Amino acid sequence: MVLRNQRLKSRDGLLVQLWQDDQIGWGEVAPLPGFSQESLEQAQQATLHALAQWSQGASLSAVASAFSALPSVAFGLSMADAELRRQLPAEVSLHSAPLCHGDPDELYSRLGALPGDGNGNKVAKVKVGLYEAVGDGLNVTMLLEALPDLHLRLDANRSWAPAKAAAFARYVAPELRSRIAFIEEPCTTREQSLEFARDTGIAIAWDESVREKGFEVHAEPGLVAIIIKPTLIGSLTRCRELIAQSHRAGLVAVISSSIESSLGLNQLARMAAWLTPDVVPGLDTLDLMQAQLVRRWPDSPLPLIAEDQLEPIWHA
Ligand SMILES: O=C(O)CCC(=O)c1ccccc1C(=O)O
Ligand SMILES: [Mg+2]
Repeated sequence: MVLRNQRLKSRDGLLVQLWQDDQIGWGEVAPLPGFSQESLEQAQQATLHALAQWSQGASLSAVASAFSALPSVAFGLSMADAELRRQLPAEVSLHSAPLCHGDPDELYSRLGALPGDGNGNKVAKVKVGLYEAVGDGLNVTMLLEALPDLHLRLDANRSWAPAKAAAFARYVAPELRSRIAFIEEPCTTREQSLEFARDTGIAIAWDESVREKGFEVHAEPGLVAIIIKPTLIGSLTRCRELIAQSHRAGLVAVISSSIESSLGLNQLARMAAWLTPDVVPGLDTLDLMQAQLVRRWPDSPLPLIAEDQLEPIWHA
């Protein structure tokens, strides 16, 4: 796939498995190229170092929290720790907002079959900003008109200049706009995105902004949600802090994928059911993969790479 103008042919990462007493805890450490600052080599070095400390008695959640400069490491270790301590709830319904791209016909049948949330609403996510803004506007209008219980999350990844964002909005009738749950980062700058929200009445969410230096969660007119990608954010403690800050500011926190394996996605779904129970997470990225890893995602037809097929790197 192409991610931020970079070709990504395989998704590489580490799985950590901890044993303590009769408990097992897994974690996934998988920096995402183009998004994570740390390389897989750095992540591996730090992970091995942390595991050595843990096997000598250090608290893993403390070790994990210390890796704030290596969020993928902090996240993976703290998930393994959370499983060991049975903090993460066991299997839950893995409902997530489907990521829609491509063929409108397939999209309609997929969305038609979608389960509703507690309020009977369907939630799906559509990437915009890749082609013409007007085409995006027409496509969104078509979907919202065809499916009256559909609410859309859109994601522009900061790709629109203000004029493009305005062109998009011109093709979405005002009465449809309230069924755009939010659009993630419509414009190049935060100021432009806030202006877009003010001018169009279309709600926005921060995603990239959350990972920028000096970002602080606070309510702003038009802002409704904060996207949290734990592999890019860090430890469970840091994620919980961000979620709590979002809730205090009256914002929705949406836990979302950084293209983890089925194992990582499974944990994110359980984390979402625990920490953001009323919000559908954004985890529909497994079909980018050719296989599942160790743990299955329900209903996925992909073959499973089992534990004994992993390539061992280090064993305590
Ligand atoms: O948020 C989702 O629903 C899916 C995840 C997703 O879109 C994504 C995944 C990896 C990197 C960037 C993004 C993004 O939000 O643009
Ligand atoms: Mg996004």
